[in-house]
Amino acid sequence: MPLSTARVATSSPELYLKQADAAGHDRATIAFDQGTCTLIATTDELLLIAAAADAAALTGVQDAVARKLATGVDWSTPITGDEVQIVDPAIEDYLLAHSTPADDLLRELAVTTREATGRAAGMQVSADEGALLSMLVRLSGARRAIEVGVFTGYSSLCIARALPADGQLIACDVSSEWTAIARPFWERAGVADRVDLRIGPALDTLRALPAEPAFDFAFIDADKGNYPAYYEEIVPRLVPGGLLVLDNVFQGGRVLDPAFQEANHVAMRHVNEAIVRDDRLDCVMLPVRDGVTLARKR
Ligand SMILES: C[S@@+](CC[C@H](N)C(=O)[O-])C[C@H]1O[C@@H](n2cnc3c(N)ncnc32)[C@H](O)[C@@H]1O
Repeated sequence: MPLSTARVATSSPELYLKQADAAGHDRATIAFDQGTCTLIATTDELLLIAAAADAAALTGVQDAVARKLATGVDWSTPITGDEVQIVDPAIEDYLLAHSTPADDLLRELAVTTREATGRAAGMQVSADEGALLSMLVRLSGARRAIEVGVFTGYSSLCIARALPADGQLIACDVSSEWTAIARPFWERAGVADRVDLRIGPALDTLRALPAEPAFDFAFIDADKGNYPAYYEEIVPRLVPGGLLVLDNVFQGGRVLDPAFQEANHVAMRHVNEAIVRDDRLDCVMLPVRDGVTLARKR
């Protein structure tokens, strides 16, 4: 149960940040032996988020925070990272109802994917995320795009359709079987000639590309353990102003919880930290589905 939150009502939250040696900041993370606590000052309260690898360590952090701030703290019942609710279902429903819906072709691809791949269909980007990808490609005026993780081609279709007629999408995946489902949908959408499908480990495909800025848009949605390597290969190949989009950056909330230490979680934390510190990029992380990061090359 390694996450817990608390709200301390106060008209002077900045005094607590001062006590935590973070004077002048409205947010700070304190590292203790057993874990961390983030302090966030708002106008009328101090929000605390404690995290530790297990329940005993979390109690240690909570006690240390109360001592450091010299105040009683009423902590929430601890939860694990995968119990964090990213977006309230009512909000999710409302935003779907107020976004342009997927068209017939995308809906048919979603149905075909479910029938053909069963549980694996959960890997497909959602209709709202697909719409976001199309919107971003159109807004950025991208002409050359690259995608890592095609599956049955839903996100590829959303990206390719938003490119101009002479645009190109290099689409990377290891699976001939899954991507074979995509091809007829790209054809029916009239974008098959824009999609250059490269079957093989995406890292090999990326490394074989010229190491110079050529892409206006990149989308990463494949094996999570390789995200740091994909990011390292793609950023130098983005033109200035080019946009990198990464999916699943929350890992279902597990990135927040130090108890989760599988390779995917470690890799995702690593890439999330690397991007926010990368002075080649400006980035914003969005609570869309399982978390989407937008990183624009300076
Ligand atoms: C989450 S799915 C992609 C979903 C897709 N973006 C969509 O909208 O339907 C991940 C894909 O990554 C592919 N993949 C996994 N490891 C890979 C690798 N090393 N290189 C290339 N593709 C890989 C899988 O075959 C799978 O199709």
